[in-house]
Amino acid sequence: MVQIDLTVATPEVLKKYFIGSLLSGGGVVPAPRASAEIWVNTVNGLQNGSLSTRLGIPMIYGIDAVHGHNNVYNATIFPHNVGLGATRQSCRSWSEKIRILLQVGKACERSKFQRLDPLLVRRIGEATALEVRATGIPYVFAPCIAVCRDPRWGRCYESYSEDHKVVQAMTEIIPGLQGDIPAGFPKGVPFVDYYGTKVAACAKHFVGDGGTHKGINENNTVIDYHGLLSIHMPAYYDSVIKGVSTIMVSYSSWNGKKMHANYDLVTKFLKNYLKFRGFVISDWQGIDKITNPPHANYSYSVQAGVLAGIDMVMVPYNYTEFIDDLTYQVENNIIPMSRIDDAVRRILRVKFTMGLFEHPLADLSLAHLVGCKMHRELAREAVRKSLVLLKNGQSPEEPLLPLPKKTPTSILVAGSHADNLGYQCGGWTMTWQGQGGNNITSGTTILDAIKATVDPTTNVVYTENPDLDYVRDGSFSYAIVVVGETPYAETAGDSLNLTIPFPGQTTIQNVCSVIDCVVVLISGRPVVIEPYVPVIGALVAAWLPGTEGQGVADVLFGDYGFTGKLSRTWFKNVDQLPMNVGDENYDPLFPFGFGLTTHPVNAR
Ligand SMILES: O=[N+]([O-])c1ccc(O[C@@H]2O[C@@H](CO)[C@H](O)[C@H](S[C@@H]3O[C@H](CO)[C@@H](O)[C@H](O)[C@H]3O)[C@@H]2O)cc1
Repeated sequence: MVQIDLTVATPEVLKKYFIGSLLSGGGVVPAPRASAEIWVNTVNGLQNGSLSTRLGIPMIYGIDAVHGHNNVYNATIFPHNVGLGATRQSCRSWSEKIRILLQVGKACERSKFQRLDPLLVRRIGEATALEVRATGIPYVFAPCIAVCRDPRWGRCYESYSEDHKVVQAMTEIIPGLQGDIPAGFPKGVPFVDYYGTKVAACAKHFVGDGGTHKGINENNTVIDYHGLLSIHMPAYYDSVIKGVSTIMVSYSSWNGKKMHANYDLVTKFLKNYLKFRGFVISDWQGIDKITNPPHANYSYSVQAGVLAGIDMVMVPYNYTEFIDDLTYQVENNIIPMSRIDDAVRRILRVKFTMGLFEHPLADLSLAHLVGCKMHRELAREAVRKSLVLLKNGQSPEEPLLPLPKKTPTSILVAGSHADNLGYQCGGWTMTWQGQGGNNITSGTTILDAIKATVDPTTNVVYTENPDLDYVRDGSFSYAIVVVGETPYAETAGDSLNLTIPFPGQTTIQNVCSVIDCVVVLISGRPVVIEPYVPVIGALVAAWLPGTEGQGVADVLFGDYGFTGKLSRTWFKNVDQLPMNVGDENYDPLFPFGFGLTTHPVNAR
C-alpha cells in the first residue's frame, strides 16, 4: 500500500519496510542522462530488495510517461495530449472520403466530421510502453483523461480536449500501453499483456480535475452530479472497460469535498458501481492535502484517504510515518482489516495479472528502442496530424500555405521557439517543469527541420527577435515566426491572462507588419492572438509538438496536408472564459472542431 520516491529508496528500505511500490517523480532519475542500462540496473537492484522479503512479493515501479518516456534522455517525446486531441484521420483514404460524402454530402476536406484518429494514440501507447519497458519500468501514470474546461488551468495541455467524446476516443491509448483484452476476459478487470512489452496504465485524475474554478490547479470543481457524470466521468467508463490497471485520484475537490476523501465516488461509484477491479492510487502527497494546510492532521488524512477507498498511497517521502499511523489505526479498529484486504487484493491482482511475479526483473533486450527511428517517425506523424491551420492568407484566393521550398531571396525564420527543443517539448520533459535549450535531449528543432526541407539553393536566415528595420532591409521572400509559451507544469502553468510571453508579440508585429509571415504558435492551450490575426498571413497552432520538429516543416512546405481540428475552443479574450462548445453565447475566435486544410503538393 506504500509507494515511495526513488530519492528515498534503497534495497534495504524496501526489504525492511515491505515497500510495495516505487516511483520517479517528475524529473527524478538514477543519474543525469541515465542510459537504459543504468535504469534497468537501478530498478532491478531495488526489486531484489523486495524479492528478498519473506513472501518475495515484487514491488511495482511507476513513472510519468505522459508524452513518451519523458524523464529519460534520448527517449522519443510525442506531442502533448492537447495536440493529439486535434488529430483526425486523413482524407487520403478512400473509405474516409466515401463515408463523409455519404454522411454529410461534403468533400472530406470540407467536413468537420472527419473521424478522430484513436489508432494513432494507440500506436503511441505501444511505442511508449516499449521505451518504458526498455528501462525496466512496468507502470506509467498515464493517460491523463482530464476534460479541461478552462484553458487557464496549468495542466490543460495534459487534457486531450474540452469535449469528453474526444477524451473517450483517446482512451484507446490504454490498450496501446497495456495490450488488447483477450476475448472473453471479464470486463473491469485489469489486463496487461505480458511478454515484457506492455505496461500497466493509470487513468487520471479521478474525477473532475479539469473542471476547477477558473482552472485553478487542485481547486474546487463546482458542478452538479449530472454535469460531473456527463462531462468528467465518461472516459472512466471507457478506461475501466478497456482494462485499465490503476486509477489515480485527483487533488481537486468536487463541490467542496476533497476527492482524496470521497468515499461515495471512489468506492461506491468507481469500485462498486463501475466494477473497477484494479487499484486506486493517491496523487503525490494527495492524502496530506486532504487537510489545509497539508499534513495538518496526518492521522485524519490517513483515515479519510484509506477509508475513501485509496489502495496505494503515493506517500512519497515520509513512509515510516504513514506505515506507523496506518498500523495503529488498523490495530485500534479505526480502519477495518477488510479495507486493508480489499486494497492488498487489488494491488496483488494487478501485480499477478501483469506477470510481475513470474518476471520481476528486467533485461536489456529492448534498450535499443529508446528513441529509435521508428518511434521518432511515429512522433513526426503525430506532429503533422496535430497541427491546426487557423488562417491561410489574407483571402481564400491567395493562400500562403503550403510554402514554396525554392525562393528567389532568403527565407527569414524568427521567434523564441524556432530553435529551442525544450520549448517545443513543454513541461514534463526531462524535468518536472520542463526547460529551454537544445541539449536537454535529442530531437529536431523547427529551425533545423525548415533548413532540412527547403531547396538546397534556398538560404534560411534565423534571427530570434528582429526589429522592423532588419526585416525591411532584409528583402526576404517570406518569414516563419515561431513563438509561444515557455515550459510549465501544474500550478506553475495556471494563468489568468493567457498572453504570449515577451518578446513573442513584438516579434509577430515586427515581422508580419512588413512581409508575408506564417506564425507557428507553440503553446499548451489557446492563447491571446486576436489582436495579431489581421497582420498575420497564416496562423498554425502547433501546441507542444515534442522532439520531432520535422513534422511541422513536413506540413508547412506541402509534403503533407493540414488535417488537424481544434480540440479546444479558441477564445477572443479571457473575459469570455470558461467557454466551451455547446455553451450558450458561444462566441469564439475559432470554434471547437475548426481547422483549415491543405493538400500535399510534393509527390513523395
Ligand atoms: O521539493 N519540493 O519543493 C517539491 C515541490 C512540489 C512538488 O510537487 C510534486 O512534484 C512533482 C515532481 O516530483 C510530482 O510529480 C507531483 S505532481 C503529481 O505527481 C504524480 C507523480 O509524479 C503525477 O502522476 C501526477 O499527475 C501529479 O499530479 C507533485 O506536484 C514536489 C516537490
